[in-house]
Amino acid sequence: MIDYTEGSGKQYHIQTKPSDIGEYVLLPGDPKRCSIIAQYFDDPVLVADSREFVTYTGTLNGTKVSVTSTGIGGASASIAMEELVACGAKTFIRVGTCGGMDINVKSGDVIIANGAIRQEGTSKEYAPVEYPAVSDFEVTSALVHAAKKLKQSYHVGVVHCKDAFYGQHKPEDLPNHDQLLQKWDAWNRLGCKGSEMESSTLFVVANYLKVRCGSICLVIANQEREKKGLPNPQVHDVNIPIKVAIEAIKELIEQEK
Ligand SMILES: O=P(O)(O)O[C@H]1O[C@H](CO)[C@@H](O)[C@H]1O
Ligand SMILES: O=c1cc[nH]c(=O)[nH]1
Repeated sequence: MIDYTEGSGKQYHIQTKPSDIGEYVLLPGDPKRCSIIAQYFDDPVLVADSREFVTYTGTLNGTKVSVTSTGIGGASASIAMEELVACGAKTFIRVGTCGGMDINVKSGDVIIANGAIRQEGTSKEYAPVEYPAVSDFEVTSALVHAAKKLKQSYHVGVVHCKDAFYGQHKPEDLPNHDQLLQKWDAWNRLGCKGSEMESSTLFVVANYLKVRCGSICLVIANQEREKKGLPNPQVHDVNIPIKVAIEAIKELIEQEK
């Protein structure tokens, strides 16, 4: 492989070196969420800011932890994970936002993904389509314990991941509407909880790289509730999933000390 780092010791895209990164890493999509997450760390330091990848490192319960944004979609998420693992990261939690799909999933709830539908391109370059995108059991269990402890309303189940945000939100308008609508109907019939964009890639890449990955997303709104005329206010407070993810990382740190 060509060394694009040109001997700098820093990863090409995320611009970090191994000493910058903790073994436990939170992965929001939005770079601006990183500073919010870093406020939950002790002694947070901005260690890199490159393209869509912003990284802070601090500590939780005395253990080094980091947060790196993945940007939107599987392509950049896979780069973030590859380069973080090259820096020594071993346990990941995606802290995202999503749209609800199951009618019982309400705005302000969180979805903890135990699996993800691979309706995106990046994971297909890593693994044949028959391979399932599943989260790590220990990380997922820690997220469920944390949600219970914080009395946060949560759902555990499969999330839908896609490349086209507007294929989710206005499929009728897209030239490929037949396929999009037929698949959306199938995912709903199969009990899919919500739709977002990165978990499937992160789960597949994590299994390939032999690291652990879980995922928790805030439900901003639910288009299936909207269609049925059910209450569907918007909730944008990203502190909701962040608090659960931080508690889960602390639980894992204590278990593994
Ligand atoms: O809020 P983040 O973590 O970016 O996650 C969701 O928001 C973006 C789309 O608006 C996609 O990245 C999707 O997965
Ligand atoms: O509806 C939504 C909300 C956030 N992210 C998505 O991908 N879809």
